[in-house]
Amino acid sequence: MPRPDVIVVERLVKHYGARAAVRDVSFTVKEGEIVGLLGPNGSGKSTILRILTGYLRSSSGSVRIGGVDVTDHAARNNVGYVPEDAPLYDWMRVREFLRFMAEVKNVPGRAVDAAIASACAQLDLGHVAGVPVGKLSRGYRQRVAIAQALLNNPPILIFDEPTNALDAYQVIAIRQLIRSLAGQRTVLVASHVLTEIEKIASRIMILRDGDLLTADATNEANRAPRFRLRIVGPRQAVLASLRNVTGVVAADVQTVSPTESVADSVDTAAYLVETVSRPRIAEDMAQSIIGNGFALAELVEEKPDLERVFLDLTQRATETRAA
Ligand SMILES: Nc1ncnc2c1ncn2[C@@H]1O[C@H](COP(=O)(O)OP(=O)(O)OP(=O)(O)O)[C@@H](O)[C@H]1O
Repeated sequence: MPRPDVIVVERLVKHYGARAAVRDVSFTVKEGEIVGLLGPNGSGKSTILRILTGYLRSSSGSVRIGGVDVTDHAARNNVGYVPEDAPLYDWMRVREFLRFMAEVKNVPGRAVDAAIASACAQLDLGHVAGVPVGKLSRGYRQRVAIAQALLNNPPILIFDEPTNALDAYQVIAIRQLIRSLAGQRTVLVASHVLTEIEKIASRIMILRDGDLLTADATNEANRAPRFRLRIVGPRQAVLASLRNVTGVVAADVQTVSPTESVADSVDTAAYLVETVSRPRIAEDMAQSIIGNGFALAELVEEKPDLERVFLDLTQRATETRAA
C-alpha cells in the first residue's frame, strides 16, 4: 500500500515586506521518509520550517500536516520542532525545563513524568537531568532541544541545522540520534551542509533564493548521466559525431585554454557529454567516434553525485534569473 503524504505544501509564498523569502514552493513528504532541505544561508529554509510548524504565517499558499491545515492548532500537535539555536532557559534544570515544555505542549498531567523519562532515555539525558541547562555542552543542549520536541510523541520531527556549531563527535552523535528517532516517524531536516544532509536524508530537496530547485536531487543525479571522453581528431568534427548519437543532450570540449579555440585542430581534447539515461549509450558513442575515423583514448562515465547536481541546478537557476 502506498504511504500517505503527511506533509503537503502547495504554492507557498512568504514575503518579508518587499522581500520574497519563499517563492511558490510546493512539495510533499510521505510518512516515514527522512527528507533533507538543502540550501545556502538565507535561501529560506528556516522560513519554510517556521511556517510548517505554525510559528509563522505564509503570505499565500497552503500547508497541510496529516491532512489538517497548519493554521489549525491540531496540526501542530503532530509536529516536534527543533529550531536552530533553540531557545532554552539556562537557569532551569533539564528536568524542570522538560516539565515546563510538557505543560506548554499540553501533555496531560498524569503522562508528564513518563514523557520526560522517555525523552531522557532516548536522548541519554538521565545523568544530566538535575543539571542547569546553561551548564551543558553544546551537544547536550542540542539533546535537550530534541528531547523537548519528543515530549508529546509527535509523528513528525522537524530539525533546523541540527548539527550547527557542534564538534565532530557531537555531530556524529546527533546524526545517529536523528536516524534512530526516525524509525516510524517522518523527519524533515534543513541544513546548508551538503555532506551532512547526504548522511541523514533518504531524499534531498534543494532550495535557493526561495525557489525549490528540485524535490529529489538524487533522482536528478541519476537522470542525467555524464561522460568524459578523450578523443584524437578535429574538434568540430568530433563534436558533430558525438552530437549525432541518439540520446546525447549536450557535448562540449572540456579544456580549452584562453588562447585556444574550439576551431578545427587535430589533437587530443577532453569532451564532456551529457546524455539521457538509456542502455548502450556509451557503446554507441564509441562506435560513432571510431566509425568516423577518430581515436578514442578514454571514455569514463562520471558517477552522479549530489555536489554536481547542486552546482548544476544553482548555476541554471542563476542563468534563468539573469536572462
Ligand atoms: N523576520 C525577518 N524579517 C525580514 N527578513 C527576514 C526575516 N527572516 C528572514 N528574513 C530574510 O529572508 C531570507 C530567508 O531567510 P531564512 O532565515 O528563512 O533563510 P535560511 O535558509 O534559513 O538561512 P539561515 O540558515 O542563514 O537561517 C533571508 O534573506 C533573510 O534575511
